[in-house]
Amino acid sequence: MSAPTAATRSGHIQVRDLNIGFKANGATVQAVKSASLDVQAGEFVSLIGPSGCGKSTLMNAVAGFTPPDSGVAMLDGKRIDGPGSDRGVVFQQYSLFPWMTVRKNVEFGLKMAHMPPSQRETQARTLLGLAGLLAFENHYPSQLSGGMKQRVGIVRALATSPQVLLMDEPFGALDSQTRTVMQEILTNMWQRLRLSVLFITHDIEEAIFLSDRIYVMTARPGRIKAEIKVPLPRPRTPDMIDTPEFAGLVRSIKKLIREESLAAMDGELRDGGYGGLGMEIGPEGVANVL
Ligand SMILES: Nc1ncnc2c1ncn2[C@@H]1O[C@H](COP(=O)(O)OP(=O)(O)OP(=O)(O)O)[C@@H](O)[C@H]1O
Repeated sequence: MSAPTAATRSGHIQVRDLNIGFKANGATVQAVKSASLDVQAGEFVSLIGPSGCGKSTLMNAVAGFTPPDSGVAMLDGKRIDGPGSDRGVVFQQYSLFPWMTVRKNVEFGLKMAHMPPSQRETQARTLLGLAGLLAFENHYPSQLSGGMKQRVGIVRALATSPQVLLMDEPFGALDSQTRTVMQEILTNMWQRLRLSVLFITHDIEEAIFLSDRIYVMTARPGRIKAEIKVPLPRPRTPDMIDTPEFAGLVRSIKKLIREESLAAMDGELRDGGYGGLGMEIGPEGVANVL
């Protein structure tokens, strides 16, 4: 896979005034409300916010899995109305085919796209090499660690040369050391390939380490609360985490998310009849009683 040149580069995601609700038990849960965002071609953007605020729902609209009730998700000016090979998706669950070797897993999408066997082998081996997995090309998923499985998942999503990579908490199931290494591998791969990435995480440091920009969402119904630029230079290195700039970014994002997490818990407690227990929740919300 060759890195796209400036002339060929595309992958501009635009989300405009997106609204998505779900019907459940006779009521509608508004998951995303009037959300708008951009990921420029070749940009790495993270989406962060309290649990249940609608991050996955928004990403699923960009992936083409969930149609919006109103508003639009577009790729390079074209309305997204279903999944497509221009968008690779990586979830927290590894979702590899257990009966296929690592290389066959990576080649699967290329086979579906009718790429000749020798060409798809070359493509798969190039990307596996980039992810440090070439020595494991003939292993089966059950023979790999969690971090290796997720690297295979990323390589598989990249194999069809998508313009966009959509990643929904891809490192959420990994231990913290493996997670740190995966972040370095991902940032190095992205630096080489320069495709557009929309990345969901709960981990503020992970978002800062990887991203050019971060969108913070409100508690459900999810709207975009803030957009934070990450001015740290590239390539990113682990020692940047100890800088005052990094710490300052962590502080401001933590504050934004705390406000929203408290708002979300406050709403849940009210919905759950907290007041019925005779406890007062003041104007500052649940922060006062926890
Ligand atoms: N298919 C569905 N049917 C009904 N409700 C849904 C469906 N998908 C999501 N929801 C609801 O929509 C809201 C947003 O869910 P979503 O998974 O997008 O949030 P999230 O921010 O990704 O959550 P988390 O951070 O916990 O993964 C939640 O209240 C969730 O229960």
